Amino acid sequence: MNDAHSSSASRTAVRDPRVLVIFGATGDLARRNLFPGLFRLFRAGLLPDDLRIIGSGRRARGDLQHFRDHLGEGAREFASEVFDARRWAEFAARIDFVAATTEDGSQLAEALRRAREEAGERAHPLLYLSVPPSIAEEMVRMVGRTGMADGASLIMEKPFGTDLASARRLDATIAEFVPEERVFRIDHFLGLEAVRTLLALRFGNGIFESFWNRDHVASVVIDVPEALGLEGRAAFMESTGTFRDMVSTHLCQMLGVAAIEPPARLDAEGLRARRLALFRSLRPLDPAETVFGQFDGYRDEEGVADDSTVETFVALRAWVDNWRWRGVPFLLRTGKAMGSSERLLTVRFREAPLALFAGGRGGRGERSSEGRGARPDDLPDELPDELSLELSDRPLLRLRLGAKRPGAELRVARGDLTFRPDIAFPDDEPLEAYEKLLLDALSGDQTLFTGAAEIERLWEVCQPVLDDPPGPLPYARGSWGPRAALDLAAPDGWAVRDA
Ligand SMILES: NC(=O)C1=CN([C@@H]2O[C@H](COP(=O)(O)OP(=O)(O)OC[C@H]3O[C@@H](n4cnc5c(N)ncnc54)[C@H](OP(=O)(O)O)[C@@H]3O)[C@@H](O)[C@H]2O)C=CC1
Ligand SMILES: O=C1O[C@H](COP(=O)(O)O)[C@@H](O)[C@H](O)[C@H]1O
Repeated sequence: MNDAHSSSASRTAVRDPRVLVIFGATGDLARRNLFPGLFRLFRAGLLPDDLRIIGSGRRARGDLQHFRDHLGEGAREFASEVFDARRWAEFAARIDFVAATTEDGSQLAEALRRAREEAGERAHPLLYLSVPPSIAEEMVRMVGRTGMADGASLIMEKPFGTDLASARRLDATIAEFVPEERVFRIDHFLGLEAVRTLLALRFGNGIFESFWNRDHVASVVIDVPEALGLEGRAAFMESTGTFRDMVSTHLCQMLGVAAIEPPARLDAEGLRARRLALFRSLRPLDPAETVFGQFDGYRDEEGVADDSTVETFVALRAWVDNWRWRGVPFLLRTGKAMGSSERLLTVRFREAPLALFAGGRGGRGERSSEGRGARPDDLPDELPDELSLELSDRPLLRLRLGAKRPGAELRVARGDLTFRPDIAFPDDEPLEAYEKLLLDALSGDQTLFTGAAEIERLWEVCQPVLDDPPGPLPYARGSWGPRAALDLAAPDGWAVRDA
């Protein structure tokens, strides 16, 4: 059977055979994203034919078949569009499991040595550290100590460190064993199709620059509520918290993509330089403009301390002090166990200087009942015009504007101009974020990976909140977070609204 995924002409097959070692292969990310992503690449014919994959965790939870079946269930659920039991079995035959801890990696090192020997001279290993940030440095030391890092490339999951000092230490430790050009610091939001959609929109068109600034933009909202709860990740949440997990990483990176200056080139160097410059202008976050929340019942979850003060929700207002953005609030929100799972980046525009049409501020009139796209039905009329982008692999781009309603009267209502790349270009196959980033790492392409300096700067920006974290306010499961967080986004509110 020919795999539909392989039809895209934009893909380049990876030819260099490698051995891939995934540390944290018994964890949530591996089951939910990494192995499903690798399986998609396999189905698309984009994995080197002789790629061997060694998964590792502290201990095996059964025999090898059990491990493969566990991953297979994940692929069935999270790569359902390409899942096929026969092809999974073919793919799974490449997967092994060898336990390793930060203290003892000898068996894994031996397994990797054998795999490299079997694969021959071109067996350049790729090591993927998908482990909690609290143990990342120890893990890198173990990997270096045992010789596994020799000649290897290294993918480091986010968050990279837990603060500025630990990120610097981690950078220094990695530098002892792996040259910088072989280090891939991953933030999978940067691998989303939507991010490249936004780059294309901003820098592939001549018109956007003229209004992409403080003169025309009233606010930027990055809204990432998640309906899911802990999903068995209590230990991770307790040691990391949502601020480090989501805000210092994904949400700040999305702010970066929305706000950077045009890069000289769309490569790793060009993008990293622009993000670093932007993050240098990002004002250190103010605890007084930050709300932490904890969902009701969090402390009753297995593995959570009875008196835990860990935040499962964060909302904040950030400011970029440069010529383009001075005075424009950037509103960031995310949390677990919220009303729905959505990811929206919304740029809200200033109103027209003169209200020529009846019924609204600056020219907005009555709402149309058509064309509201994915938004709930109860949008107040006074909401501003906006451009919003779903941060997904099949993004919807929507420009909401005032428009004349048909008929004799000159009535203005809100209407949406929408664009969906996967519908506009039905023959092209979008890539899921991890699929894209794994492919890039296997190919040695760093364009969509973050740089050390920008991560360090982001930790500096986050430090005031880490030093003086607001006490978490309770919120009901399935809600939109604590009341104080709703107030933070007044007057226009968050992008994902209480339906
Ligand atoms: N889950 C998600 O949706 C996403 C997670 N990430 C990132 O991926 C990384 C992993 O997250 P996730 O999979 O959710 O975490 P989990 O807690 O589900 O899994 C952690 C993994 O790390 C292993 N591990 C923990 N401590 C040690 C240790 N001392 N020595 C060896 N292995 C250890 C665990 O092994 P064992 O099972 O034996 O305990 C397990 O395989 C994190 O950095 C996270 O930020 C990024 C994007 C999304
Ligand atoms: O990095 C993380 O991301 C996920 C959200 O991303 P998704 O692509 O899996 O929806 C988040 O749930 C998790 O807590 C965090 O570690």
